[in-house]
Amino acid sequence: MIEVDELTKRYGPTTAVRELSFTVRPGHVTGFLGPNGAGKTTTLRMLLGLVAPTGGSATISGHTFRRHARGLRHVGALLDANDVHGGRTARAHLRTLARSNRIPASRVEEVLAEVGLTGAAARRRVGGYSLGMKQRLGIATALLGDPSVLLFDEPLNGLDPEGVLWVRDLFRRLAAEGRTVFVSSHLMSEMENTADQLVVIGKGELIAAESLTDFAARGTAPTVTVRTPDAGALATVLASKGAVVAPYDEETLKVTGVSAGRIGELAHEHGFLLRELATEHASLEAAFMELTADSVEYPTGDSR
Ligand SMILES: Nc1ncnc2c1ncn2[C@@H]1O[C@H](COP(=O)(O)OP(=O)(O)OP(=O)(O)O)[C@@H](O)[C@H]1O
Repeated sequence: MIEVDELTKRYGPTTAVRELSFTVRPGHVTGFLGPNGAGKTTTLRMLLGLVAPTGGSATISGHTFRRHARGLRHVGALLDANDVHGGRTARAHLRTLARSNRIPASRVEEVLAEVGLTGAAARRRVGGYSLGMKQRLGIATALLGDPSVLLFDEPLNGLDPEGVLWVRDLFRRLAAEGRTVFVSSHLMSEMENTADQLVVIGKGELIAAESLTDFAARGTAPTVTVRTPDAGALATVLASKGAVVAPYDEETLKVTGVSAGRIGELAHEHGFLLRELATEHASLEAAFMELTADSVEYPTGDSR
């Protein structure tokens, strides 16, 4: 369990994180979302004891993280895939870490196999790795101590589509094993099929901490598309029942405020022929854009 309580970090005049509180439970993949500069990396660094909070606390399993306590065996993290000695091979890098954390060398081979860095790839110097390969090595490093809590900062960056699918599958498997998996991203599209819980922040403050499903429901209300030869007459009936009706074309209405089921009943009662009745569910992307619109650091013209 990760617990962040009234966490604040100030850098001079900049407040990177402001009175942030949330919990991340085991057994789930929790996405940590926010626009660029929202304070995700700063929060993760405070959780890992790399940055001291100005106020509040960030604990993992009830304790503040101390790098040398149980270290990699308790918490595995990938913060910056480029933060690795370029002159070493992946295997040498992992073996050094394993030795200093009293992890058997056999575990190095297991994690190399887990992330697909086997054969020639494991023997190559990391300096020649693509970003995607470095991400795989970073994930292997996080997994090395078989930890119960895993933190990943933008782990999907630089991965090809096959790599993205692989990471999603891995994260879900790790969560299914009962681990706490906390994954940051500034893209909702990356989290949509990866996480089942979300913590969303903007300008260092909490916007939402809930399931993906609940988050999606916060977006624009679902719109129902209705197609009928008597669009005008049906619009009148629907409006009298409190629906907001927007004519789309001669036969089509876009309706909010009344469910598709209710529209079907009303059409039946009043003898309308329906050629189409479809609900367009609010997209997660739309909910994310709407809720974070005020906290985007460098908004473009049409995002507000
Ligand atoms: N060491 C630092 N000194 C001064 N300001 C900092 C420092 N680290 C972060 N900041 C500022 O704090 C804010 C939050 O930054 P942070 O990197 O935590 O955001 P983020 O959500 O991880 O963004 P991104 O998605 O761009 O990585 C930003 O305004 C950033 O400029």
